[in-house]
Amino acid sequence: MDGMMDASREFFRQPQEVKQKHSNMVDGKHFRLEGYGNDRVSSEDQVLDWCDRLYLKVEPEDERNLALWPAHPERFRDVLHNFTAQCTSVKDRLLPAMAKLLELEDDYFNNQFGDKPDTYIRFNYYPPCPRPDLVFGLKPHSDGTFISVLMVDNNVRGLQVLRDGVWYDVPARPHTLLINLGDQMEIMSNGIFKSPVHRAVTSAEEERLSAVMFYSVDPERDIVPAARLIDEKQPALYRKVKVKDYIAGLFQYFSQGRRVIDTVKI
Ligand SMILES: O=C(O)CCC(=O)C(=O)O
Ligand SMILES: [Fe+2]
Repeated sequence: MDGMMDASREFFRQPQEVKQKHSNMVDGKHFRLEGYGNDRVSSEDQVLDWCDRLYLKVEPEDERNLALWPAHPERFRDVLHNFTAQCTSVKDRLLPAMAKLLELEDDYFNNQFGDKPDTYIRFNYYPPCPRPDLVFGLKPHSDGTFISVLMVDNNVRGLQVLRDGVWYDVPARPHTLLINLGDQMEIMSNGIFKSPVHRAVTSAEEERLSAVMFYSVDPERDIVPAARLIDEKQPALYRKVKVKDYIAGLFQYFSQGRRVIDTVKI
């Protein structure tokens, strides 16, 4: 974990022109998901966040776009390869335990991923911000994923989670991975597991880094609440939705401060 944090810190601290070699703007004009830069800006009145990002597809392995993976520091690619394998192993061990809690077959959740699930990592770099009262590091949102594995800066706080209308600080504990359940999990568990709304706040004094591994179901698959969790007393709370369609709406809703999951609730 330290290796991944240090390598990404080194990447973000490089001069802008070095980072721009991995830019997410093709020809300086067209946004693409992968690469270094900012979130997509799709309208003039969009509220922007105080955050640089590096977004990379890590799985399936043969779909990695290595040209966008930082070449400096030199160890970055190896470290990310190993970090991905470790996070995936955490996810693979956690999901059977979660299925058991719902009295589903152990491999129920692992089997939902399908043949070609996409996994992306998002590195967030929040520089010190002169006016933390005016801007978020990342606006309130829930992750559109199945499950997200987060690594946050060892000592700098910033992540907050919303519960019953109150924002709570998530403590920054060294060498601790945080697991965040995403919207796909909320749908498949028929709302028993919730996908929490969270945000990152900025700090005037300290920079902060985080890295989030986004595990998502194969985009071609449909997701539905698990049949065993539905009966007359507890009907399905979410409609069937194709993962590709769900994900397509995520950014637009995020930028408007809305949630896609509200559109599939019955
Ligand atoms: O920086 C953080 O702690 C949270 C990042 C996050 O929520 C995200 O990238 O989806
Ligand atoms: Fe998030």
